[in-house]
Amino acid sequence: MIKLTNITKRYGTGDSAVHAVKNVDLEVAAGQIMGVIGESGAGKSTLIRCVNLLERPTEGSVHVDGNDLTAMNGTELSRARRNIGMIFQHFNLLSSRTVFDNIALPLELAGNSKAEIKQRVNELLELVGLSHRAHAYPNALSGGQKQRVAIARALAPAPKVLLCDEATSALDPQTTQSILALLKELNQRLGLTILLITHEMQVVKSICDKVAIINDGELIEQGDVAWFFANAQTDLARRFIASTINLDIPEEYQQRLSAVREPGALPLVRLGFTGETVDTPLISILSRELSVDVTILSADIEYAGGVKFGFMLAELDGAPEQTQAAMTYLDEHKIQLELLGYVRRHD
Ligand SMILES: Nc1ncnc2c1ncn2[C@@H]1O[C@H](COP(=O)(O)OP(=O)(O)OP(=O)(O)O)[C@@H](O)[C@H]1O
Repeated sequence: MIKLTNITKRYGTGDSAVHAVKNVDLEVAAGQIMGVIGESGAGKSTLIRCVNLLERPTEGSVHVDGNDLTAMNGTELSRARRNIGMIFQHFNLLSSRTVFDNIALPLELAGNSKAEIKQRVNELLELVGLSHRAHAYPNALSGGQKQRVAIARALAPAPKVLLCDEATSALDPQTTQSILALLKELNQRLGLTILLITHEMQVVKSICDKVAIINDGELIEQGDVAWFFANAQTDLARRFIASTINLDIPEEYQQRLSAVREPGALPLVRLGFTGETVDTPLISILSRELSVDVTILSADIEYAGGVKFGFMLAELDGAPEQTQAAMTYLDEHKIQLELLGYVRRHD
């Protein structure tokens, strides 16, 4: 449904040019939800704005629903854009128009009759659960309600594709979940193809089928969400995954943590299990075969895209050569291991 081929976007020229997106290839199949995740400044907004040519790529082509947008003239492009809805972090509603009139706007511009507009807007209001606020003005709405209006407005021309530019970043966690649930429902009920950008892995985990990671303008990893959680290759991807799990070092350990191993201090490690490693009877192997006792400080097992993955914060108790052998064992058995430091014994 969406096919980006070798997209590059440079702002400016010469020495001051900013290379915001570099040689990106990306495909989103019809009916899929794809999330592009990256840190601030990675090029997410630029990339998503290239899909409907709000930003014209410096190089490369953009196909949506089989049409090459980059080869179109102005009139053709305006028509093609009706097939691509977009919502934004700050909703972009017209404050002087009611909810009803905001949603009606694209239909008015397309020349629909009053009767058609009334029927369609009422359908959309019902779809997003806002029939009771039809005559309210945007400033009387909550953030979540504003985003529902923006979604209804984006869907008014019945697009096949919805682009979401950080659509939940201005919302609290609970409202975020309700908007994500609405997007998933629209995807399933209408067969809507969704491309979203976000800096939050939780968004990807909640609703996406596919994920791509963007870093410094380049897509460095992409795949099924289930595959990704089990097989992420890059440190950045692993950091994003870890960010969905709350494994903080307890204050009491924090105070006794040191970067160097003093006599008697024990390694504190964060372990990540994905795919086949999640079911390994690891603790008994370490204690039985390597004589290392594992004290678990906290652990979390989760599911994403039907795949189990988990993290554990643990202290490894044993002589230095034994704990070193245990860490080598973990590393060799594809368990992600991060040494956080050495915990001094209580004085
Ligand atoms: N209109 C512009 N002119 C010049 N440089 C720009 C322009 N828009 C974006 N950039 C630069 O391009 C790079 C990518 O920006 P972009 O906004 O796409 O990243 P982002 O991942 O969406 O970041 P954020 O999450 O902070 O919005 C940044 O270095 C940014 O400063």
